[in-house]
Amino acid sequence: MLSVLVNKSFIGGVIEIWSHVHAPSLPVLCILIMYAVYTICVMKILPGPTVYGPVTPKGNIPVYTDNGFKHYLLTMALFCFLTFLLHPLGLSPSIIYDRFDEVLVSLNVFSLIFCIFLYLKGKFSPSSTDSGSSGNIIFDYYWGMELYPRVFGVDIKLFTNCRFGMMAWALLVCVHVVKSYELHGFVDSMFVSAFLQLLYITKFFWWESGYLHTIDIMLDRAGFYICWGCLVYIPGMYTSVSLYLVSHPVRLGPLLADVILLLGALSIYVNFSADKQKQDARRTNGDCTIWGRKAQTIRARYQLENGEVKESLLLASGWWGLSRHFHYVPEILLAFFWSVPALFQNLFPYSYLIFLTILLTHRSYRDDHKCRIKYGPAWAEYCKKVPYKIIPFVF
Ligand SMILES: NC(=O)C1=CN([C@@H]2O[C@H](COP(=O)(O)OP(=O)(O)OC[C@H]3O[C@@H](n4cnc5c(N)ncnc54)[C@H](OP(=O)(O)O)[C@@H]3O)[C@@H](O)[C@H]2O)C=CC1
Ligand SMILES: CC(C)CCC[C@@H](C)[C@H]1CC[C@H]2C3=CC=C4C[C@@H](O)CC[C@]4(C)[C@H]3CC[C@]12C
Repeated sequence: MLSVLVNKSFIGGVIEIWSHVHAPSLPVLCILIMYAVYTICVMKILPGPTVYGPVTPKGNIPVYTDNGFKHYLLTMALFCFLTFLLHPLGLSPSIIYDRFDEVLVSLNVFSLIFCIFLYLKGKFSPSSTDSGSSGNIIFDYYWGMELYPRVFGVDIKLFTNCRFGMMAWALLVCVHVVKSYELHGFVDSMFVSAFLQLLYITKFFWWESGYLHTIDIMLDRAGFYICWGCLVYIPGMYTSVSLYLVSHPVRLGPLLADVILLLGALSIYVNFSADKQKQDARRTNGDCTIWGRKAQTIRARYQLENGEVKESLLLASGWWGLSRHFHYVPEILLAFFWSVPALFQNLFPYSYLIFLTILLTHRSYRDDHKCRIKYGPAWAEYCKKVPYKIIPFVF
């Protein structure tokens, strides 16, 4: 169904899609419910070391089980196993591609209702003191009431952002690969794009405990923005490139395919290396080497809402000495490298790249604002030392 969008002009495609959308069928509903139940069970059952989230403004320290990477490997292995087992019986995961409109309708309906539940839970039975109302019901629904709500011990944001949203992205890429193979055999453009996306998602789950220290978890509450975003927007928008490539296969040839693969993998490495440098500097309290030299750090004091004073560390060397959000450069380049196998006949496969560029530019302002308020003079010192937001000497 969504192939309409990529075969027509963008607006014409959107209008036609809405006129063809089907109500969710039983098989699609069963697959989605089984996937959600599986995800919750695995989150609860799989063992892993205990990790701690950042201290919240109210002084709470959320506790998590670090089993994300195992969860990811298990899910990918199960996907391969079930595909090989069921394909000869005529059952293919490509049903998800064929009925993707039904998937999106189901996810939309569920997430809109789920956000009402989160609003009511935050109002009447919050999980921690990190909750509260803005006084405006619409804003509370949109932004959320609780920073880290839990239901039966399951952390909602870990579920929506990582285990449902990011995992669904990986699974949908695999579904697109299977569908493309069924239609055209091996096509290198799909291989290159899918390989880079899966490598990136593998990196994400390897580093999942680091993600717990980003503004999605530290600042954004569990409301429509983050929950609808992760339950619907990630499956719908983040997978748009491989979705497009199913109906628009391109033969790149070995040279172009290898160059794109290499540059994409390099971008993933730089992005990972930046996230790791920050983690290492904080873990060792600045006592580590970065690019062969002792890490340069700034000690930053901040106050919790109860008045307690804490200290943190700002890294001012390595990637974090080039600009304050240099890691967004490889993130955007990577999105380009996994989109460019579609070549330049349609804007649709670049929708994620365009969205990401806007999101990250806005995020660099949001994060600066958050850190300026949190750290005051220490942040000003860091900004003086590292004056550029994202692109050194430019922005
Ligand atoms: N594909 C996508 O849609 C997106 C991907 N990403 C990726 O996710 C990853 C995380 O990015 P993001 O969420 O923006 O978070 P960051 O990794 O930039 O983390 C931001 C937090 O890190 C701390 N911090 C900021 N500067 C420093 C410093 N110099 N030294 C030490 N700590 C610092 C602050 O938190 P504290 O309060 O702890 O000091 C700040 O709030 C990146 O790889 C990014 O590219 C991000 C957004 C969207
Ligand atoms: C309401 C919508 C228009 C916007 C929804 C936005 C969210 C879906 C996304 C906002 C921030 C995004 C992410 C942040 C950091 C990430 C780490 C990275 O390594 C993987 C991707 C991601 C989890 C990413 C996922 C989508 C957002 C939550």
